[in-house]
Amino acid sequence: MAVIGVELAGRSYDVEVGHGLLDDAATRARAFLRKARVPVVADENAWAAHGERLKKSLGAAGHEIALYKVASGEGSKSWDSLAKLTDWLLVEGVERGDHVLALGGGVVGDLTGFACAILKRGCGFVQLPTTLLAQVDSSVGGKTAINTAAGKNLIGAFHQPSLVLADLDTLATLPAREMRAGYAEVLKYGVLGDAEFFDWLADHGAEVVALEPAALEHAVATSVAAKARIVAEDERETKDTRALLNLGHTFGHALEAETGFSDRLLHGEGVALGMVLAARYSARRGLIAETDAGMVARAVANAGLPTGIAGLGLDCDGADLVAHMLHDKKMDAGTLRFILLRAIGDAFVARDVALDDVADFLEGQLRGN
Ligand SMILES: NC(=O)c1ccc[n+]([C@@H]2O[C@H](COP(=O)([O-])OP(=O)(O)OC[C@H]3O[C@@H](n4cnc5c(N)ncnc54)[C@H](O)[C@@H]3O)[C@@H](O)[C@H]2O)c1
Ligand SMILES: O=C(O)C(=O)C[C@@H](O)[C@H](O)[C@H](O)COP(=O)(O)O
Ligand SMILES: [Zn+2]
Repeated sequence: MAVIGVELAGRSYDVEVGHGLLDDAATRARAFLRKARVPVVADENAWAAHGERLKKSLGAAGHEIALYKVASGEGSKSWDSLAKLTDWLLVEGVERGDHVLALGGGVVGDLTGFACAILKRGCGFVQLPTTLLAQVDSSVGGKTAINTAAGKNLIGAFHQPSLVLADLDTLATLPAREMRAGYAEVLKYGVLGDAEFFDWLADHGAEVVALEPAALEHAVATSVAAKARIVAEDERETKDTRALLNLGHTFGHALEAETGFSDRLLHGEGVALGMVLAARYSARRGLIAETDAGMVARAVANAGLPTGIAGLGLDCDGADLVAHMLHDKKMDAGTLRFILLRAIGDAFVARDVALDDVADFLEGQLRGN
């Protein structure tokens, strides 16, 4: 088991990574369970697969669960879901000093975290991530949000959890496609800042996706440690440091918007494609060699993730994709900050990217060039 601290002065917390953590969630989270009745917001599938273990643990410690189930899928990161969830939390009488438990993937984590950020101007929450993506990324760092018609994560808040329990056993029931999608965010840490981890993944990535315990724990703990370091340095993305975690997301979020936030393209699949595009665009600008961009694409392909947008069957052109990017939170006074590569393991924030050049690049990629 690994315990990784996210060091944020008065808002510091631990991320525990290991097997069987849900079975003693009540003990591990006891500092945050001050009432007999504990509000739990759970993804419907995560609850069906793992709810009983959580219930048993809380029950043994004298707690009963007040359960709110969230429908699976990106559609639940909406104003409507947020309104219904906050209404429920109010009916449940959740107070500012209480903690809500969020059991599920990034969708439930982002939605519940945002609800807790605004409920009575802020109550506590504990993340119980049950997807690879949520364990390595979304449960850590306090970005919470919903989507709107204008785009991805555009309404949200920074609100840190008080504890994260990443129980690796929950991944046993995760569909293979979701496991691969989560792997894209694991790979991201290697590509953006850790060439050694990128190389390790080339040798052990298949074991991670196959849930081999030692490889899985190493990959999750290394990813969380990387994210914790970055978040501790730049919690609110006011410097360039945290923006690096957005590698692949400028392209990825545009593709998610273009596919209507549907299961045609999962977030992690969008990130995988986005990383390949960011690497190819870096090569087009002469920042890295074509062979480096090829290595990123190969790492993505080896994980069974998509590498080309021509195959998505999108009914749009490069300029349409760039139009989605204008809502990106990295827009700053009319220019978009892009995360590009100087090398595998060395990402940086570029401020001199011309959007018409990006549109031209994407046009070529859409046509498979
Ligand atoms: N806040 C952040 O820093 C951050 C970081 C990365 C991604 N995100 C967000 O996270 C979201 C994606 O999260 P995700 O990939 O976890 O998707 P998700 O929450 O939609 O979960 C994926 C699917 O797996 C199912 N599921 C969850 N746990 C399961 C389990 N243990 N067994 C069986 N099925 C299970 C869910 O019902 C769902 O169908 C996106 O909205 C993305 O924007 C946020
Ligand atoms: O934690 C971060 O910072 C990230 O950028 C992590 C990303 O994987 C995540 O998808 C995040 O929600 C994207 O951030 P956004 O600010 O572009 O919404
Ligand atoms: Zn992401």
